[in-house]
Amino acid sequence: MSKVTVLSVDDIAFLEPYLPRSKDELPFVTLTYASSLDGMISLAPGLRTTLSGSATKSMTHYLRQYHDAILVGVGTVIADDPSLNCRYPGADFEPQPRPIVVDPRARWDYESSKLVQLSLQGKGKKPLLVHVAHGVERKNQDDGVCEHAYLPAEGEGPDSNSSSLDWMSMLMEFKRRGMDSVMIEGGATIISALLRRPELIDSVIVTLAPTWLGAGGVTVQPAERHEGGERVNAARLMGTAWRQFGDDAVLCGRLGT
Ligand SMILES: NC(=O)C1=CN([C@@H]2O[C@H](COP(=O)(O)OP(=O)(O)OC[C@H]3O[C@@H](n4cnc5c(N)ncnc54)[C@H](OP(=O)(O)O)[C@@H]3O)[C@@H](O)[C@H]2O)C=CC1
Ligand SMILES: Nc1nc(O)c(N)c(N[C@@H]2O[C@H](COP(=O)(O)O)[C@@H](O)[C@H]2O)n1
Repeated sequence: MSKVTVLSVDDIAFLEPYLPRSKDELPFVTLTYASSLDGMISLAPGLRTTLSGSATKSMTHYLRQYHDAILVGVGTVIADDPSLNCRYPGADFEPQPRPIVVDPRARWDYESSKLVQLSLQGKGKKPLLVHVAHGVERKNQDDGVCEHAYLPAEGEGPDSNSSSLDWMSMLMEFKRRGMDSVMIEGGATIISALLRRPELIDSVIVTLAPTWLGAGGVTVQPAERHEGGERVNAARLMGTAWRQFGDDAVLCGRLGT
């Protein structure tokens, strides 16, 4: 496993324009992930796959220290059993980001997860799990190892059995809980959905690893978009900047609306 090392002064200067700054109503949202040259983020569903090299891994931990929370979907915690803490040299408990897991139907069995173990050992904050308000068995808001937030599903009405949470409600809830910045790391379903919500995303930082994962991999692919009856590009980055970190390329930008 590669070591997390300090970034160079030039790497830090490159990232600076894309770091969180204060916003009034909603948290600052950074979308960041590592992709292969064929647009994939893992070899197969459910398979943890290393794409970032040592320099971009260090970049991820550098970015984590600037965020109040790190968010992933339930597919990612089940596949990866991640740590989601900040291991950048010098990071200790206080600046640690809070892990957030979007698990609408409460299907993650978290008791023996790394996230819970790290929190119990004081090496990470207590995870916050986000569920839909109706149709799941409710736990205490704090069950001792995790906190649980129950939020309305998209378009929720008396007959709704949707398990799709509304992103605006989630972000408002994070802000209400004192989180001013959220780094969204994945997985494919979460990233693809958010690429269609450009108004909610403040920065995008993508690591491009010089490899092709091949058929059967997990792809980032936002839903198709139409304008005036015509098929148009689903999403686009504006104000882009590139830099090489080790063997990887890092692309930063903001989503065009
Ligand atoms: N290379 C990289 O940078 C990264 C790679 N990965 C990889 O990605 C893969 C996982 O991706 P994927 O399977 O798509 O999983 P995700 O982590 O994207 O989780 C998907 C699940 O999250 C829930 N979800 C997503 N959006 C919403 C919403 N708006 N409201 C409510 N629930 C929502 C759904 O749960 P439900 O089905 O219960 O409704 C959905 O099935 C893994 O292989 C992992 O290794 C992950 C992160 C980064
Ligand atoms: N930036 C990046 N590069 C990769 O190659 C990855 N596989 C990921 N995955 C994300 O990072 C989480 C793992 O974090 P820990 O090292 O366990 O703290 C993983 O769950 C994905 O969200 N990211």
